[in-house]
Amino acid sequence: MKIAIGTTNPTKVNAVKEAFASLISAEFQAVSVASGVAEQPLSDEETISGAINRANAARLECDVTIGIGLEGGVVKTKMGYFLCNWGAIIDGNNEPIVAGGSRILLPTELGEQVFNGKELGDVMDEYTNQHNVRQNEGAIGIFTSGYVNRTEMFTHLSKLLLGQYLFSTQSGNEN
Ligand SMILES: O=P(O)(O)OP(=O)(O)OP(=O)(O)OC[C@H]1O[C@@H](n2cnc3c(O)ncnc32)[C@H](O)[C@@H]1O
Ligand SMILES: [Mg+2]
Repeated sequence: MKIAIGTTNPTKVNAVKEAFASLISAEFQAVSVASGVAEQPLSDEETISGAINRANAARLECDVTIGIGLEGGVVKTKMGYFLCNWGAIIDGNNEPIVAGGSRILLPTELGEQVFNGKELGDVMDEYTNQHNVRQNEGAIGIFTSGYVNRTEMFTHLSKLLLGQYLFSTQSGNEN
């Protein structure tokens, strides 16, 4: 099976590879594609669209059977600002399969900066005095004391996608 991944961010690419490794053997191509939404999505709907667009674009660009897109966003709720993560898997024949990843509350001042126009990746670099948090442990890694890093979070999300995809392609379960 050939899989196209719509990003070159190593946390996402490694996550997809790891999720597939435990289930089936596959070849991977990672390509940088447009998400078709803002660099910093600010709602679940926008983040889901980004994931679906990435999956579609990667599949078409690599001319393979399956495309996967993963997208991070921030949502504002009555409880405060939550990190959100969404993923999509697309095979061109069926409706995209979409699944959500972990959500954790961000410190209010960081969420406010994001809703005032900054990207969370940049906000996290300033907050931690580190470089490229987004391609390393991620905000989720920082705020869980490294207990759950961004790769691990996306691996779980990728397993949700792959598992549902395999279920849907078993005879009788097609959508
Ligand atoms: O190269 P791509 O695939 O675009 O990877 P990215 O790190 O930019 O990730 P997203 O576009 O999916 O995320 C949208 C924005 O939210 C930021 N972001 C999302 N989750 C994050 C996390 O856990 N840690 C740091 N930044 C995060 C990210 O850096 C972007 O600014
Ligand atoms: Mg991005």
